[in-house]
Amino acid sequence: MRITPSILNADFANLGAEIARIPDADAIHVDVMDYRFVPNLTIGLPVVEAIRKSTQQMLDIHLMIADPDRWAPSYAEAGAESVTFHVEAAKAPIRLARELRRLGARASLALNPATSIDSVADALGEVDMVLLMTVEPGFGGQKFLDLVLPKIRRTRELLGERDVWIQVDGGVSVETIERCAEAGADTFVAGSAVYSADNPNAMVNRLRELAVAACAH
Ligand SMILES: O=C(CO)[C@H](O)[C@H](O)COP(=O)(O)O
Repeated sequence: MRITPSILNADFANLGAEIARIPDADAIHVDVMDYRFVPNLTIGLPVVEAIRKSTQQMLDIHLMIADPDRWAPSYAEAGAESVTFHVEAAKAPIRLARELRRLGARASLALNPATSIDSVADALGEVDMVLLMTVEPGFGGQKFLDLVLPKIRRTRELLGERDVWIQVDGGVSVETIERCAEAGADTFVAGSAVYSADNPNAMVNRLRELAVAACAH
């Protein structure tokens, strides 16, 4: 069970210090948005390069951008250990996944809530992680969409014994993480739940404990 906090709700003026507040995170999840694929704009490659220099922690880049075929490889070249792109935006998802792996990164495919996992079954052998959006992409602080739970179960079924992580992203909190873990998710993005906590690192550990306990049932 991995907790990968999103820095979307962190203080962007003090990113290095904000990341240092969550030493027990399994990775730092960075939401890259471009005003085209989603109606929001966050940070891009220069900031990710700066983050790379400021931390040894695993960087888990989530590209919510148009034309990931063109831009995603640069994030792998910048030293990100994991690069996620959206299947709704990619022109050649399998070719892109192979290119990311060739560059030494884990390749990951993201799906919006309405996109079926069966529609990307052919690509599952080419990726290291599937990110299932549990809100519409674009903004932190939204309500978790329970309607995605059956898709988490179906993804686990399709993956079988393959060592591919299932990450859920959006509205993950102490109220919702157990449902996700029971359905088969093993990697959890939490933005507002972590950065609105008095002690973000304690929240990381609490979320992980809840996920582990939910799976032990
Ligand atoms: O990808 C995202 C939005 O598109 C964010 O990672 C996600 O929403 C996390 O924030 P929160 O935990 O506050 O929902």
